[in-house]
Order: sequence, then C-alpha cells, then structure tokens
Amino acid sequence: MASLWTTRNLTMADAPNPFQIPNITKFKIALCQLSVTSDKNQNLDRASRSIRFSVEQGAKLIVLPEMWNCPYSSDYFAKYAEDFDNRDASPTLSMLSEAACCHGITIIGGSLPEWDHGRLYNTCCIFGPDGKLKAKHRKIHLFDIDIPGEISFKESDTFTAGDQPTIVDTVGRIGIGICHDIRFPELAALYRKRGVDIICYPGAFNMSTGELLWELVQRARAVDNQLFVATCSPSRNSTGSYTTWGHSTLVGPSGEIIVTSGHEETTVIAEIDYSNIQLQRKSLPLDDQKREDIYKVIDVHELNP
Ligand SMILES: NC(=O)CCC(=O)C(=O)O
Repeated sequence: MASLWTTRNLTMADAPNPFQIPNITKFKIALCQLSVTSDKNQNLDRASRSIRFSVEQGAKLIVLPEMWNCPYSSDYFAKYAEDFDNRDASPTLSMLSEAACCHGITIIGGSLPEWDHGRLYNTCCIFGPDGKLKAKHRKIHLFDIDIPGEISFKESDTFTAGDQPTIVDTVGRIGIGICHDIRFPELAALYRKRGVDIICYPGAFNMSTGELLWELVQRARAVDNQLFVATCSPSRNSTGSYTTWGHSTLVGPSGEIIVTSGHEETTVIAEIDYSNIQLQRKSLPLDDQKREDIYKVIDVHELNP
C-alpha cells in the first residue's frame, strides 16, 4: 500500500481532517514499551507487532518510545537517521503511516533520528487515522548531563534542538514533548493554556535520574495542569552504553497513576476518560485561583536600578 504521509510540518494549527473523531471523551490508549536492538528491521517488526496487538485490544491512540528504531547512543543516531522528505529513504515513517491508516488509529511515533539539510534532530512524528503525518515535534530541550562517576551524555553534540511546541487534534487535543522536555513545566503550562487534554512524552530516562524523578515529573506535569500525561520508554537493556529506566505510565488529571509498567518489554493498555479533566477542574478550579498578577519574575535590576 502506498504511504500517505506528507512532509509539511504541521504543528500548531492543523485543520481538522475527516478522520478526526469528534468530541471523543473515552478511548483506549496503548503504550508500547519496546525492546530496542541494533537491528533496525527487527525494531520495526517489534513495533509493528506491538501496534497490531494494541489495536486488537481496542486502542485508538498508540504511543511509542523515544529512539525505538535505533539504540540510544551518540554513535548510532546519524547511522540510523532517516530523511523524512524522502519516502524511499524512510522505512520507519512508511511503516508508521501504513499502520495508522490500515488500523484507523493515531500513532504518536515515539522519536527517531531525523536528517534535515545536514542537521540531525530527535523527532516525534504523529500520524492520524488517515495515515497522514499530522505533525512532527523536534525535541526542544536536549539532554545534556554530567554526573561524575554515574552518567555523562550530551545530546547537543549530535542533535540540533527543535524550536516549536507541537499540538495535534485527533483523539482530543494532544501536546507533545520528548523525554527531557518533561522537566520544563513551562512547556506543559503552555499546552494547558492551549486546551490540551493529554501530553504524550516518548522518553528514555536513565538509571541515575529515573528512580527519583521519572514518576515525579509525570505526576507533577499532570497535577499542575489538570490533564492526562502519558509516557512511553524503551524497555531496559543493560548491554548498551545507556541503560533506560523503563516504566511507561499513564497519569490522570489529579496526579493519580492510572497504569504503569515495569522495565521489561510490554504493551500497556488503559482507558482514558477526558470527562475526568472537567470534573477535576470543577472541583478544584486552579485556573480561576491563579494569581498571575503576583507571579511576574522581577529582575533584580528593576528593584535596584
Ligand atoms: N533522553 C532523555 O532526554 C533523558 C532525560 C533524563 O534522563 C533526565 O533525567 O532528564
């Protein structure tokens, strides 16, 4: 079947398409926590099987992990990268487009290394139920970390940072972030202001920060903004240079964990009910209680000119 993906970067104001599901409130989401190897074809097969399984379980929205077609390592990103504008050179996008179209579902395609005019990006592609590329999100906050004796990683050595938030309208209004993007509450607050129902963060937290922070930041983004947060990680593989934490999770609008996984390969299915967002906001109207008048950060020079 011919792929239906387009190359236009549709981020904020995508027009509704005929496949948009109107006023959907309840549906199933799947988080495909995939095992990632250095064999790209095998990674694609695994993802394809997990998507099919999710569809059989009734999922309408499917989330894949950060860097699922490629090991999470600076040595691999360029080798595994695909040029999204060249259909023949992008087997991963073709597979995602066909899967979305065949099954009539929305796929938040995790993230992949993307080549564009000599630059590499860590990019999430979102396909609608018609198989078209609705948007792509390039990771905005690159992950640079150096904890001596524990972990040292510098995404900015290989990737260029994206510079746009990404919202798509399919099964509700969805905001996208990639892994380290979750640490920045400003991005989630912006999505909240723009009416997002769920923020999906494909991610690959590590063993040093994962235990303490992975769940904490997901619940914080959800509870601060009274919306759903979904994360999807690769499963743990201790043989590579970077060991991922795993634990793909869905959090509800009051900060409650609806479902979570361990670190092994698995497909997590859960039901989302968007009416819980309104319930939560009605019983605790944080937006009305906000005091924007006193939050302005005042530069010390304004106080002491
Ligand atoms: N891939 C990433 O962005 C990892 C982010 C992470 O582990 C963190 O602590 O932040």
